[in-house]
Amino acid sequence: MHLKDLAGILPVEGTVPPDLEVTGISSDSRQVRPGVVFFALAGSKADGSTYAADAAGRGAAAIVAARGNAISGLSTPVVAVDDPRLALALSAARFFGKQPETMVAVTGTSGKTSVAAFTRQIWEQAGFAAASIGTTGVVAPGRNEYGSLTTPDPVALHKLLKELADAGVTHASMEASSHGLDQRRLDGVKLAAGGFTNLGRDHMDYHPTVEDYHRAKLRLFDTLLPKGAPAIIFADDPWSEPTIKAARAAGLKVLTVGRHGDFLTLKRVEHERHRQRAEVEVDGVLHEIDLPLAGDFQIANALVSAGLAISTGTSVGKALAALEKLKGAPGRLDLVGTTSAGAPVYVDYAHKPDALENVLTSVRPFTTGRVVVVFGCGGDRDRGKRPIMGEIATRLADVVIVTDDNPRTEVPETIRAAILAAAPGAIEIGDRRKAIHDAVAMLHAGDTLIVAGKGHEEGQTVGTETFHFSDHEEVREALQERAA
Ligand SMILES: CC(=O)N[C@H]1[C@@H](OP(=O)(O)OP(=O)(O)OC[C@H]2O[C@@H](n3ccc(=O)[nH]c3=O)[C@H](O)[C@@H]2O)O[C@H](CO)[C@@H](O)[C@@H]1O[C@H](C)C(=O)N[C@@H](C)C(=O)N[C@H](CCC(=O)O)C(=O)O
Ligand SMILES: Nc1ncnc2c1ncn2[C@@H]1O[C@H](COP(=O)(O)OP(=O)(O)OP(=O)(O)O)[C@@H](O)[C@H]1O
Ligand SMILES: N[C@H](CCC[C@H](N)C(=O)O)C(=O)O
Ligand SMILES: [Mg+2]
Repeated sequence: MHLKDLAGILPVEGTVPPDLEVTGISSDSRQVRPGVVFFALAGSKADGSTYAADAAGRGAAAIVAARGNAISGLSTPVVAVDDPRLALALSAARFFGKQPETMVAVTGTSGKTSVAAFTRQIWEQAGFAAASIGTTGVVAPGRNEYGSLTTPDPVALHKLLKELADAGVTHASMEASSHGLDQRRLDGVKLAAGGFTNLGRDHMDYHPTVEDYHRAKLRLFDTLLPKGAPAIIFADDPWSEPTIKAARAAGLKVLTVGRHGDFLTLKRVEHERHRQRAEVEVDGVLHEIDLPLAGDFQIANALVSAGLAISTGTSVGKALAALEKLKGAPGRLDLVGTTSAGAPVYVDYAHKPDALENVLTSVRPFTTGRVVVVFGCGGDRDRGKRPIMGEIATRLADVVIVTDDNPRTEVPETIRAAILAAAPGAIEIGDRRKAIHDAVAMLHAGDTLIVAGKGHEEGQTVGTETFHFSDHEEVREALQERAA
C-alpha cells in the first residue's frame, strides 16, 4: 500500500510524498519496522508524540500526530490530524481491507460477552460461518483463543477481521466496551447492527460520571452505526429510555426487546434451577422457548442476541429455535459441580455491583438453605464500587466471604477492608484458594455457592506478576476433596 491509499483519512497532500510505501501501521513505537506509519496517541500513561523520535529511528515511513503537536527536528514526514485515534482506526480498516460481511456489536455494562457468544451460536445454528470477539477471546471455526482486551485495539482488530474473512467467516459479533468506544477502537468497523443490554456502575476510574460513561456507550448508536441500521435495545433497564431516544435521534431502526419490548416481547417466564421457560411474542405470534441457562438475566441476553441475528437476516424460527441450544459463555453463572448433598457451586464473572446483585438474586428462588458468596474487588480499579459490593453481598447472601481478586499494585488488605466496611459479619480470607475450599466445605443440602469476580480468568495478578489461578480448578478440587 502507498500513503496515498490512505487519502480521505490522512491529509497526504503537500508535505508527504504520496507514493511512499507503507508496510504496516502501529501506535506503539516499539513495534515500528521500516515502512510502518506510526500513530502518536495521547494515552492515559504516556503521550505517544514523545516516542516519535524512537519510531523515526526504527524506520517509520511517516508519523501521524495531533494537530499542534510538539514533534520537531525529524527527517521523517509528520502528518497532522484532528483525531489521531480515529485516523488510526480508519487507517487500520483501510490497510487490512477486509472484514466479515455481517458484523454486529453489543454494548452495555453487563451481558456483552454473553450476547456476543449467543449471537455467534445462533448464526452457527442457522448454518453461517460465524465468530465472536470479546473478553473471553476469539471464537471462530477452528479457532478458540484467549483475548486480553474486551475490544481489541484497531490494528489487532482489523488484522483479526481480515484473517476471519479470509478463512470464510461471514458473520461476526463483537463486544463494544466503553473504553473501546471512547478510544475509537471500533470506528473502522462496518457494522450492520448494534445491541444494548443495560447500564450500571462500572469503570468510574476512567469515566468521570455515569453520564459520561453512558455517552461513551452511545457512540455505538449515534456515531458508528449507519443511518437506518437496526439498534436492538433491551427495554427493561432504567437506561433503556435515554438509549432508545438517542438511537432514534440518530436515525436508527430501533427494535426493543424484553417485557416492555415491541420487537421481541417477553410475555412470561418460569424459572427452574438450571433452565427457564419463556413465552415470547413476535409479530403477534407466541413462541415457547426452553432456555437451557440459569439466571434471569440470561433471558435479556438471549433476546438481544436473537434480535441481532433476526435483524441481520436470520429467520425468526431459526433464531428462536437456536436459543434452546445455547451454551453459556465460560464463567458466566457456570455450574461447576454439586456437593454429594446436591448443593450447586457456580463460578460467575460478577465483578461490578449490578452484576453481583443480579447473580445473587437469580439463585435465591432455588436455594432452600443459604446463599454463600466468595468475592473480592480488583486493585487499581474503581475504588468506589468496593463498599457498594460489600453492601449488596451482605443484603443478598447469607454467608459472605471476602477474598482477593487481582489486587495488582494495591495492598490487598486495604481493598478487603473497603469491602468489609460495608459488610458486617463477613468472613475475611485473603487467600482465594482457601476461601473457595472453606466455602465448599461449609455447604449443606439446599445451599448455593457463588464464586464471583473471575469467571473465565486463569490468573491472579499480585503486584505486577500474574500467577496461574482458576476458580473452576479450585472448585473442582474442593468438591473432590469433600467427596473423598
Ligand atoms: C486505560 C486504557 O484503556 N489503556 C489502553 C490504551 O492505552 P493508552 O493509550 O492509555 O496507552 P499509554 O500507555 O498511555 O501510552 C500512550 C501511547 O504511547 C505508546 N507508546 C508507549 C511506550 C513506548 O515505548 N512507545 C509508545 O509508542 C503506546 O503504545 C500508546 O499508543 O490503548 C492501548 C492500545 O489500545 C490499550 O492496550 C490500553 O489498554 C490497557 C492495557 C487496559 O488495561 N485497558 C483496559 C482498562 C480496557 O481497555 N478495558 C476495556 C473494558 C473491559 C471490560 O469492561 O470488559 C476493554 O475493552 O478491554
Ligand atoms: N443482562 C445482564 N444483566 C445483569 N447482569 C448480567 C447480565 N448478563 C450478565 N450479567 C452478570 O455479569 C457478569 C458478566 O457477564 P458478561 O461477561 O456477559 O458481561 P460483560 O458485559 O461482557 O462484562 P465485562 O465488561 O466484565 O466483560 C455475569 O457473570 C453475570 O453475573
Ligand atoms: N475488564 C475488567 C475485568 C475485571 C475482572 C476482575 N477479576 C478484576 O480483576 O477486577 C478489568 O480489567 O477491569
Ligand atoms: Mg465482556
